[in-house]
Order: sequence, then structure tokens, then C-alpha cells
Amino acid sequence: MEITLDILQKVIKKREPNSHKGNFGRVLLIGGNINYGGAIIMAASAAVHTGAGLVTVATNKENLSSLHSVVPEAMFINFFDKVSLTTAISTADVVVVGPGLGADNRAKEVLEVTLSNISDNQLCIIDGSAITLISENDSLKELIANNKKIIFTPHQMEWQRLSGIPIDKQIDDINLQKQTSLNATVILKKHHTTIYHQSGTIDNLAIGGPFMATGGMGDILTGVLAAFITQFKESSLDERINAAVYLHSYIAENLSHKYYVTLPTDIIKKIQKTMLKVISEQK
Ligand SMILES: NC(=O)C1=CN([C@@H]2O[C@H](COP(=O)(O)OP(=O)(O)OC[C@H]3O[C@@H](n4cnc5c(N)ncnc54)[C@H](O)[C@@H]3O)[C@@H](O)[C@H]2O)[C@@H](O)CC1
Ligand SMILES: Nc1ncnc2c1ncn2[C@@H]1O[C@H](COP(=O)(O)OP(=O)(O)O)[C@@H](O)[C@H]1O
Ligand SMILES: [Mg+2]
Repeated sequence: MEITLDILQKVIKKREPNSHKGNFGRVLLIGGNINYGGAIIMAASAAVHTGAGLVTVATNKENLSSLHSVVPEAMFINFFDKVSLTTAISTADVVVVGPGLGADNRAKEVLEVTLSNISDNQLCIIDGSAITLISENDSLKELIANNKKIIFTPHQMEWQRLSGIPIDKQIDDINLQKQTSLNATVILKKHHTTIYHQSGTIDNLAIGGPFMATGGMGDILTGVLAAFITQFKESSLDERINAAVYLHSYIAENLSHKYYVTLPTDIIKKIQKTMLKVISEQK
């Protein structure tokens, strides 16, 4: 079904007066090598601005100063420190892995530690380089074979790598077969994104446009997704995913009336206001 604006009204909820950061979820984001530090920093910033209660970033230590100058709300761990990484995974509600991780051997080791320590019931969003690494390594695929709470967020090229389906053959019937065999949710990002939910439902996004074709646009979606998933538990997982995907493109579309391209960092700045507007219109 097509996702419509009313999904935001349905999912986003006013906060209870006596609630605290522990009620809004612990998000761990793993990624950002020396070349792609911006990816994980933007993802973390998006999670913080969407309302995640506690956000930790596991990244290359070279990114520490930049991380804290952009988003001091986020905590830091060195992703090569296996003990810290394992501990952080065990206490996270949602783990995001992949934005800017890179695909070299050290990145693969970080992903191995991550996937080995995610419990079967822990929700994990797998994006960017992590999708590419999993596509290339059967041993990594096996590590998540029993996990029923995986969300892949590939763009079409990443989906081609993961599924083996060439971009021009990526139609619903064929995609669905592969998604079912992966036993995961697949958010296939493209012009008018399609979401193949693990529940078997297929949803489509009819908003967003080429003004979003800027590096980092998918990275921030992971943060928005993680924050929706940890916060709005009165709604089903499918609804929370749809709302996050919709909000991301909805803000971009609004910005596109004033700007030629919509930058990921500009979208981040509009998240809080847009969410407040949604709840202020609720009866
Ligand atoms: N500021 C940063 O640090 C950034 C880091 N990034 C990270 O860089 C790593 C590599 O990701 P990339 O996606 O750049 O590289 P990839 O090599 O995985 O894929 C990009 C290529 O795929 C092709 N493609 C075909 N259909 C596409 C579609 N619908 N959407 C997007 N691309 C499509 C395009 O030719 C494009 O150049 C990821 O870990 C990512 O998170 C990128 O997000 C860019 C920004
Ligand atoms: N032409 C387009 N129409 C609609 N959405 C787009 C378009 N181009 C890019 N996007 C959106 O921007 C995001 C790009 O994600 P991705 O390719 O992973 O970016 P990055 O890895 O650089 O962060 C996706 O949500 C995608 O749907
Ligand atoms: Mg990406």
C-alpha cells in the first residue's frame, strides 16, 4: 500500500510528563572509517534529533573530535576495542551497522564482532558498507541466519549485490522471493522506495525526489529509523518503519520548494519542528 501523511499522526506520540531518557531507547551506531566519518556522525545526529534517549557511536577514534563537535549528545567508543563494542551491543535496544564502515578487512572484523554479538531478538539495521560486506562473505550471512529482527536498507546497487538481482530486474515478485529467503525486512531505497516488511506486507513511498540524491541521505535515514523503532512502541514495527521512511522524504520534499538540493544536515535540522507540528495537530 502507498504510505500517506496520516502515518505520522498515527505513530508519533506526545511524551508522558514523567518519562525519562530510558523510555526512548538506547541506539548504538557502528560505522565511520577514516574516509567516511561523516556518514556515522550524520546518522547519529539524525537519531538524536528524532528523539532517541541515549545514542552511542562506535567508530574510528579519528572521528571522536568531529563527532563531539557536531553532536555532543552522543557517546563514543572505539570500534576496534572488542570489549567495549561487545558491551555496548549487549545494552543496545537497536543497533545500526554500516554507514561509512568501509569494506576492508578491519571493517569486516568490526562487522563480524557486531553480528556475532547481536542476540537473535535484538533489532539490527544493516546499511551501506555492511550490506556490501555481507554480500561478499557467506560467513557473515550465516551469523545472522537465525536473527528474525534484521532490517536491510540497501539502495538498488547494494540490493543487486545482496540479492543477485540486477537493477533492471528488481520488480516486486522477484524482490519478494529474495526478501522472504533472507527472513528480514528490506527497505529498497530508490526513487519511490519500496518496503518489503518481514510480516509479508509491501508498502510504497510516493514522495521524495532527485533533490535527495546527495551523499549521506541514506545514512541519516538509519538514524531516523532507529529512533522511531525505539520510541513509538505503541505502533507496530511495520508502522514505525513506514513513519520513519515517510518523515525523511516528507521533510526533504518540503525543503525542495525552497532549495535546489536538500542536504542531509538540513533535513536533520527540521526533524524536531516537524515532529512537534505533527503532535500539535493531534486532538
Ligand atoms: N559523508 C560520508 O562519509 C559518506 C559516506 N558514505 C558511505 O560510503 C559507503 C559506500 O556507499 P555508496 O553508496 O557511496 O557506494 P556504493 O558503491 O555502494 O554505491 C554507489 C553507486 O551505486 C550506484 N547506484 C545505482 N542505483 C542507485 C541508487 N538507487 N541509489 C544509490 N546508488 C545507486 C551509483 O552508481 C552509485 O555511484 C557506505 O558505507 C556509505 O554509508 C556515503 O553515504 C556518502 C557520504
Ligand atoms: N531521485 C530520487 N528520488 C527519491 N528519493 C531519492 C532519489 N535519490 C535518492 N533518494 C533517496 O535518498 C536516499 C539515498 O540513500 P543512499 O544511496 O544510501 O545514500 P548515502 O549512502 O549516500 O547516504 C534514499 O532514501 C533514497 O530513496
Ligand atoms: Mg547508503
